[in-house]
Amino acid sequence: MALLSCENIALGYDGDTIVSDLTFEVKSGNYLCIVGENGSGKSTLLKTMLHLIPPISGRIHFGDGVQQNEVGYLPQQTIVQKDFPASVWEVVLSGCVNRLGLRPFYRKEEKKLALKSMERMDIPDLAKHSYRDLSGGQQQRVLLARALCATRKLLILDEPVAGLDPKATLDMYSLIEKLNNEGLTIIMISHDITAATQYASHILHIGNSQPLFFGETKDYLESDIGKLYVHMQGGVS
Ligand SMILES: Nc1ncnc2c1ncn2[C@@H]1O[C@H](COP(=O)(O)OP(=O)(O)OP(=O)(O)O)[C@@H](O)[C@H]1O
Repeated sequence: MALLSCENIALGYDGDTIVSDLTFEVKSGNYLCIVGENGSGKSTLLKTMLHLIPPISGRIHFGDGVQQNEVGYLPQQTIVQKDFPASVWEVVLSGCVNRLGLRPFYRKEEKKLALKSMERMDIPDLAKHSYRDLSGGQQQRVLLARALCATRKLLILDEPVAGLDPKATLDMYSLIEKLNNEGLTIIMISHDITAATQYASHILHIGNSQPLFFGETKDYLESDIGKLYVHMQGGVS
């Protein structure tokens, strides 16, 4: 059964369609990279998947026991967020907020989960540090730990390596690969076609008002659009 399926969806804002006729599904354990030119609608698709904006038409649904509020999401960081005045521990723990319900405090289980998520990201030593004082790579680890508090199954990431140096970028890709190997399903927007085709099991390439490709990475690399895009981006040939 699919963890997420999108059936004939059209996306956009205020009734203006950016992408239409989009059908794809993500199964447990998949690693899907969404690629495409700037402005093609990748972030809009993520926001629609997360139900932050409604689809213009079509159907999106979570399956395999995933509830909509159990999805881990790592958004693109804004300048303001990079300067957020909170400790690492507070940021990570805030990933448990959907578990609170009407309760105004975190319980032992949530604190344990936050600590475990920090251990998975190898950042327990940073717990008392101020988030705003960390390097870009460390901040992304903190946000990944936060996202892990929200999910056991599905992680959605919007360009997690944007602005990182080459070493931090590689670290980030390794962490995401490790999480995928541990069984987490990954959906990620990527501008780095070489990394996307190296790590992802599936590629969704959107643009020009229609989905251009959805399928396994090996088939994408053999497709005309895949070959062209990889060539244009100077990636693997
Ligand atoms: N809140 C909004 N209201 C109206 N239009 C928007 C809004 N956000 C984005 N758009 C428009 O929707 C289109 C798709 O934007 P989106 O950010 O989804 O593209 P993208 O593929 O993620 O781009 P990039 O690769 O540059 O991050 C763009 O033309 C953009 O200007």
